[in-house]
Amino acid sequence: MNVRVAEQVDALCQLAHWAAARGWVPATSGNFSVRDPANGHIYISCSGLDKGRMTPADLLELDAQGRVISGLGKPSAESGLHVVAYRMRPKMRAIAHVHTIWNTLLSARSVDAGHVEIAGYELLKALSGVDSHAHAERVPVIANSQDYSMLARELEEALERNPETHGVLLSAHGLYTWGTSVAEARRHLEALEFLFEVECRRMQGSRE
Ligand SMILES: CSCCC(=O)C(=O)COP(=O)(O)O
Ligand SMILES: [Zn+2]
Repeated sequence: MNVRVAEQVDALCQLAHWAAARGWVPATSGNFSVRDPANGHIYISCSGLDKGRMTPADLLELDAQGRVISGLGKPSAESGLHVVAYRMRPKMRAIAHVHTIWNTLLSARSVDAGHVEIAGYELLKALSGVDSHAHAERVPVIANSQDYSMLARELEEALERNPETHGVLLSAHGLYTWGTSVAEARRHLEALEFLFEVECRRMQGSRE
């Protein structure tokens, strides 16, 4: 692993701890990865790990097809989703997946619509390439499944159909987001989760 990738792996561990401190990866949920642009190899959290305690030794190295190259234990059960997301977004170098209360609620109620659309908030400008609160961010929602191959195919289709999206939701499951660095992935994660909470609270308020 070269120095630049090692730095990103350290940053990824800090991101996992930060997410855990917020309660965003409860009960070993969530997974995190970075990619080495030199060879396409992916460094991903092992399965079943308490992400609040993640260290570089808890990551496995995969090739671009998801085959294990090195590392201990089993790679994340959702590795196939990371493989697809990196293939579909070649500039991305980091992926975060979290299970929060707000993304779980919002994705569960939006699965029939197939997407969540969020517009009008200043914080949308935290998403790369967005320069106005008037931007409408369309986040696809995929029906959850235990068939990870099917989920990977659906993720591929969702990313194909929504080339500008900064994240994808799995219904009643969680969010996938990414960035060209761990820092960008973290900013997208924090912004999207803020927007999901605002949107959920707004929907709740409008029913009262
Ligand atoms: C206990 S959460 C169920 C699995 C899941 O959705 C997840 O994000 C964690 O899976 P992993 O194999 O990456 O630990
Ligand atoms: Zn998950």
